Amino acid sequence: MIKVGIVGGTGYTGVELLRLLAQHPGVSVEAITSRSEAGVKVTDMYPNLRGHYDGLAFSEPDAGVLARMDAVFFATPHGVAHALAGDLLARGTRVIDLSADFRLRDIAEWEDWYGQTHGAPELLEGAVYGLPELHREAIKKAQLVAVPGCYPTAVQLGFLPLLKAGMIDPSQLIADCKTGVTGAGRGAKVGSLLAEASESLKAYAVSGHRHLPEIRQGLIAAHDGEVNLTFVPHLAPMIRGIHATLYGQLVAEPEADLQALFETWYADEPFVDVMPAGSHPETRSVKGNNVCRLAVHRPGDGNTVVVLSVIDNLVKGASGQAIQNLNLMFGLDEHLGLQAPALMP
Ligand SMILES: NC(=O)C1=CN([C@@H]2O[C@H](COP(=O)(O)OP(=O)(O)OC[C@H]3O[C@@H](n4cnc5c(N)ncnc54)[C@H](OP(=O)(O)O)[C@@H]3O)[C@@H](O)[C@H]2O)C=CC1
Ligand SMILES: CC(=O)N[C@@H](CCC(=O)OP(=O)(O)O)C(=O)O
Repeated sequence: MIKVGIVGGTGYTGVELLRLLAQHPGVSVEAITSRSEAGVKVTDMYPNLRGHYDGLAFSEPDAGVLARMDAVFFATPHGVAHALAGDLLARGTRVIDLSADFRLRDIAEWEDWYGQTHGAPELLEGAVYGLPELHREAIKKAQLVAVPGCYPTAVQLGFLPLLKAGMIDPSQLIADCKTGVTGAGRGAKVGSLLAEASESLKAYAVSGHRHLPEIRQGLIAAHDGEVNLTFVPHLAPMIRGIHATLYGQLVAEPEADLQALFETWYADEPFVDVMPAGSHPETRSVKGNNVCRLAVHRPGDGNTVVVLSVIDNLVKGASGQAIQNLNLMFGLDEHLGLQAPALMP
């Protein structure tokens, strides 16, 4: 059994890790932290987990306890993993960080977007960006994985086949994205109240969102050149889900069919589902599930390619992808803990 700890166990991604790991045959959750709920039994706070974690209680983060684990997930706000990861890695514990602490390679850019001093620049070189569809081999050898952000997962998976094949103009990319309210975390915020977020749809951070540099970094590396991306996130009245509508401009008449390009590109990917031509994937088709569903369209056979990409922000956009990374890091079957189909309706 692989012994794991979770720092930040009361938040939405923390409890989603617990839900998914309850079905993982090779992992035992031995430590889970919360400063505000220390001493509370996990099943008292989350009765859906009764029968799975009956002996487990939240405790204050303790480096000594966490270092006894084989792996520790950080499901915490930005900056927390910076403070604890170095010590754990030095003591042989692998770290899987769901926050953005190790996602950006450029320290100055990270500090600019996250408004804090980078707390562990010495660890960056060894950090692997945990998008298995791009970095599977590096993840297998990694001690420290930076799990991609939710929007960056949906957007990169949708654009990658077209950019890698040189089919679209990298200077004219648009990502129009919608997310559910769990993307904002469990902490109380006026914008997440039922009366504020339901029956309404609004864009936010149009002039700049912290996922922009992360998406740009991935796309630049993928096609080995600059990209110009307009990224507009929206808050949609749903609990989970990301829907990304991606627009690219063809540089020439494609020799191969776009549908075939996507199907070939993702043929061996266990968690990317290219839907049949003409499909319109729905966020509910991935609810609770680690899959990214994609559809590619070329309206009116014109110059614009439209890719539709849906994920569950808490699963392929966070905790499911984190477990996919754990499976790869420990040489396990990549599907373990991630096999249940989506909830529909
Ligand atoms: N929600 C989402 O859809 C996604 C989230 N992420 C990222 O995952 C991380 C967690 O997100 P989410 O679960 O939504 O967050 P939440 O706000 O729901 O939960 C945060 C958790 O971190 C703990 N925490 C807060 N501050 C500290 C601290 N200083 N030291 C130790 N623990 C702390 C909290 O417990 P307590 O305060 O009691 O200790 C709580 O359990 C964030 O970095 C987020 O950006 C990534 C992709 C998607
Ligand atoms: C609704 C809402 O606020 N969504 C969050 C989504 C980001 C997120 O979840 O965090 P990561 O950077 O760790 O992926 C936001 O826009 O900041």
